[in-house]
Amino acid sequence: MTAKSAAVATRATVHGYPRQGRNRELKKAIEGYWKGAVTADALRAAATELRRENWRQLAEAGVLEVPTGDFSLYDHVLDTTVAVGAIPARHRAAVDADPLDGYFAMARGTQDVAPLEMTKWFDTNYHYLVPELGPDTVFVANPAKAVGELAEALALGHEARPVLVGPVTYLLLAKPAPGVAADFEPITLLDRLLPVYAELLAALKAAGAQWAQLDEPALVQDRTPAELNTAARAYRELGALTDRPKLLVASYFDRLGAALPVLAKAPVEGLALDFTGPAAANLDDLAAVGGLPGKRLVAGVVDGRNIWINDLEKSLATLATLFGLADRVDVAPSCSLLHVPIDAALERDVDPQIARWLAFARQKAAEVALLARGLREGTGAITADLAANRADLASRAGSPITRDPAVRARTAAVTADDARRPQAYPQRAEAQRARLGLPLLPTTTIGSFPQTTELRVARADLTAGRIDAAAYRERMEAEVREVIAYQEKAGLDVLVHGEPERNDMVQYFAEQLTGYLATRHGWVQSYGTRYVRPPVLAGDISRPHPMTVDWFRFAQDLTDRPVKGMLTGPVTMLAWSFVRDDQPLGATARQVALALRDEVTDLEAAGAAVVQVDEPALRETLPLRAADRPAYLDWATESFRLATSGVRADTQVHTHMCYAEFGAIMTAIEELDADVISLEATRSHMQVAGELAAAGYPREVGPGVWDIHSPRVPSTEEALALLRAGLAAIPAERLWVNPDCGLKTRGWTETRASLDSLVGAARRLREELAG
Ligand SMILES: Nc1nc2c(c(=O)[nH]1)N[C@@H](CNc1ccc(C(=O)N[C@@H](CCC(=O)N[C@@H](CCC(=O)N[C@@H](CCC(=O)O)C(=O)O)C(=O)O)C(=O)O)cc1)CN2
Ligand code: MET
Ligand SMILES: [Zn+2]
Repeated sequence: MTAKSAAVATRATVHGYPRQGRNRELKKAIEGYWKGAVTADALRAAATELRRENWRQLAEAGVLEVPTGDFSLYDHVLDTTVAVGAIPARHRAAVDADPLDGYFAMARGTQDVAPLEMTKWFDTNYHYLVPELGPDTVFVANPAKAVGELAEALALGHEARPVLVGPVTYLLLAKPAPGVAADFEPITLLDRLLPVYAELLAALKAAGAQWAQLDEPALVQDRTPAELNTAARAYRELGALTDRPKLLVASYFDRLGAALPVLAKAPVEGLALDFTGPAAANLDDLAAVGGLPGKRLVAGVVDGRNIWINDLEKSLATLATLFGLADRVDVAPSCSLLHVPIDAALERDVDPQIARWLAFARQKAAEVALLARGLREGTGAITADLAANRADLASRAGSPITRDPAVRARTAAVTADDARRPQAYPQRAEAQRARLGLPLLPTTTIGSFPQTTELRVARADLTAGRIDAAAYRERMEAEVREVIAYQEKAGLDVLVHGEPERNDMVQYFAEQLTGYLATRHGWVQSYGTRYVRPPVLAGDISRPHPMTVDWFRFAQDLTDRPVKGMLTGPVTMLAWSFVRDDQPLGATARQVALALRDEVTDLEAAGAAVVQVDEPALRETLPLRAADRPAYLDWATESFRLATSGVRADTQVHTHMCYAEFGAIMTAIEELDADVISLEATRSHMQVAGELAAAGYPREVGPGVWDIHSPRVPSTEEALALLRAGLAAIPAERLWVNPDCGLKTRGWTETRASLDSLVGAARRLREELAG
């Protein structure tokens, strides 16, 4: 097959590339700058070098048009806030005094000024900083970063396409600034924002941009007719500008649905669409609107969020269909490669059988380049690559790793009863009250205590063979001893062991389960300079041995107070891993749930009266389109219950979630059938307690009273005020006192002071209630 009449030959491109560098050089430079060990110039030089290296890698892979502006020192949404001059009033002075320090002040806050709020970027594990806008917001174009990075790439001889968050998505992601009426809709600022985008586009054109990409992923969510009209107006106006590059409007993470005809009709020169997973529906939708005559289509046929090699022949077939539907078709990953690690070739310890199934950013760049070549030169030019790809795919499909008969038999035998606790909640609550004998307003924490450098270094020493397993265990046990002693002294009621032995709440379990693959270098940005190494759900999952029981037993032996068994739930295990794409998510979740179920019952047998199963990702994995949600919530809640329902009535099951927008999942929370739930609630001033009460939630709730994302120490009075707000919604008999989330990112000093406030507040309130 050859590229028919396309005026410009098909080429490969990407929407964005990982920022951190092969050895997380960016993290080290930025954190070094924060500590005063790296100068601003050295930080800038490190960033310039990383961009140069990224473009070099892309060019080497055969990607002929590279993105610019996707790089960021913290977050690309924050970069957009800077580019449109929407600096919150409280950060103005810091930004004026020093743009770099002001930038980090917006991202992280300072002693005196709160940062921007951080939240999930669509249904990914990446977090962005939420723009704060109000009726008084004045936008001012600040093209320096976008223009500077474009100029760098052009000077290096690359053909480059600057990428910006589009104006509609920018406004839809924003929220009312503090002090602005909660019903203020940032989207009403569009008319004020468009002239600023016009200036940015003109500056990019002047700097040599042929094309500019505006990312509009918010248009893959359910949008009201009014929002769609706004999008139509935005692109009508930007399209009508004369002094601008050609515009490529990019969507990803799902199908465009009703937004597709809107963008197809818009006077822009190109669209980028996702054709992977459920977004493959874009294919039929595109045909239904008559394609994109006269436009460029950037076809996202390689999954940009997962790490499996592409089915090249299938992609070529999709691309062949698309060829009839646009003037020019280019090949790309479905979304920015920000969400996958840099280079699978760095993983030297991976079973070679599995290694051939993996494609990280660098490999995906090569895949899109290869597909583009196949289209340009005909598939005959890539015959050998296609044959190798076919063999790799066949080895995965036929591997015993992906089909374990024992796991299959067990999941097939699961009945609805297995996923239900035998006793109704009221009976359980009574049995648990009798067994635990807790005071009113019991105090607890969410699980982790500070992950100190010493703990991480000990783990790095173990990995590098500088210390042995026994020495490592001793160090961790010393930490557990300290954490238990501290909690007794601080007066907490339900204790935790502190999770010092866990590198990460998902990876730790993945490393111990069969069928799960952990990476050594597979870092992916979670927020700012914080990274995770999402493990790979490669095959059928089973638990060869207990994973946490020894640590639990060690901790429980040190105290008479109850220690919580602490596990990560099946939904979060999936959400923060790379998932199988060869079976439904629900099937994978069920396998993980059964492995966890064994762990829960083993913890119970070891004496745990309380087992907490964290599900912080339950909300974030919610499909972007409402129509897809019931099916998701069905398997998600069932897998949680399957993991937790094998225990006695008097064993208390806790769960924990820490992302504030619970509204859409209130019913699902009830369907988890957990006895106690702890939630993030400080920033929203206990709003979630009211929402749960309004939904008739009948169980015990611990709405957080300490915002652990900030180094600020809450006073006893602040915690008390929050608890009173909580009591307005939840009766004292069902209210717990706890922080918003685990303490792993906090230091010991703030932890001690904050827990003192928390315990102090609970005691004061108990006295008052006792009258
Ligand atoms: N998977 C996951 N997703 C999540 C969360 C989460 O906890 N896990 N929480 C939310 C996001 N919050 C996050 C909070 C903290 C960190 C975080 O602290 N990440 C650490 C790495 C954590 C880790 O994997 N630590 C390992 C490896 C540590 C390490 O970097 N070791 C050094 C050597 C030791 C040293 O010098 O510190 C090395 O390997 O080079 C360990 O403890 O063993 C970081 O970026 O710095 C990430 C996400 C949502 N998504
Ligand atoms: N148990 C975990 C912790 O305390 C829960 C974290 S939720 C992101 O760190
Ligand atoms: Zn949490």
